[in-house]
Amino acid sequence: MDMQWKEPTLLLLISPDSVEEALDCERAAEHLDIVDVKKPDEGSLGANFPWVIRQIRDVVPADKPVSATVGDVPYKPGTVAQAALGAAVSGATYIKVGLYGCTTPEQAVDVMRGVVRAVKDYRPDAFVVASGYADAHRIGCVNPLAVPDIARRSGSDAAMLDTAIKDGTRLFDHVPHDVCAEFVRLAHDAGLLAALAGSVKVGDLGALTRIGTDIVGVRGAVCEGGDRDTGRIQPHLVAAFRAEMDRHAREYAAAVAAAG
Ligand SMILES: O=C[C@H](O)COP(=O)(O)O
Repeated sequence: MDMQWKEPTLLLLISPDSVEEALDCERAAEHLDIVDVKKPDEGSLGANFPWVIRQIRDVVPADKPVSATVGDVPYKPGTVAQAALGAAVSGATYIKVGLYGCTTPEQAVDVMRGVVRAVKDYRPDAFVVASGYADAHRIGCVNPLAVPDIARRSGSDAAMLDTAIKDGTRLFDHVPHDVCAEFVRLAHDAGLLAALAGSVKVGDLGALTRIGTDIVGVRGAVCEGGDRDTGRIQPHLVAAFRAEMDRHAREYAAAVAAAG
């Protein structure tokens, strides 16, 4: 596994599904970095309504970026570009697209090029995230390790992996640590941030830190009972998750310093 030293700056992205949950995020605002609007009952990267994105932008502190998922999208570049613009107009500055219906890198690049143009013509400082799926083999979409190059070729800002099927299996069940490390390396070599998600738990934070992940996306682990569907986001769980992230960052920095 590539353990090259880099300053650990893991950002925490939390995905509320409603204004009520965004208020729970607001109560834990000091512990998180990005509020990611999502509609989990429409899929892993299910898109929420424009008015929900707008209401959440209004309740989240101005210094916290609001992200919005555009959906587990089909290979329909025009449709997806228009939806992505809708998310940006509604106040999101991080636009996440799940390349669910793209079976080849070329299709995925087509979709993401449209998204990048639609979003950045409207808001040049917006941040576009191309997301593949760790369990791509279960749904027939592009391979996880193809995502960094898709993001680079399309002018996106970050490459991400999440899980498509939320059945209790997790990121590392589908993409082992060394392959996730390769994903991060490929993203960094392309000048992109690397974001990882997929039923991530506190116990995964050590590995995510060591491989140099830039953004960790979480919902279930900070919901009541660990249940992303029926549980609601709990501010104390966000705080505890962040404390563990910080502990791992400190320990990793100390280990690297000790190794000279
Ligand atoms: O973007 C991150 C996702 O919301 C992750 O959700 P999850 O932790 O429940 O898999």
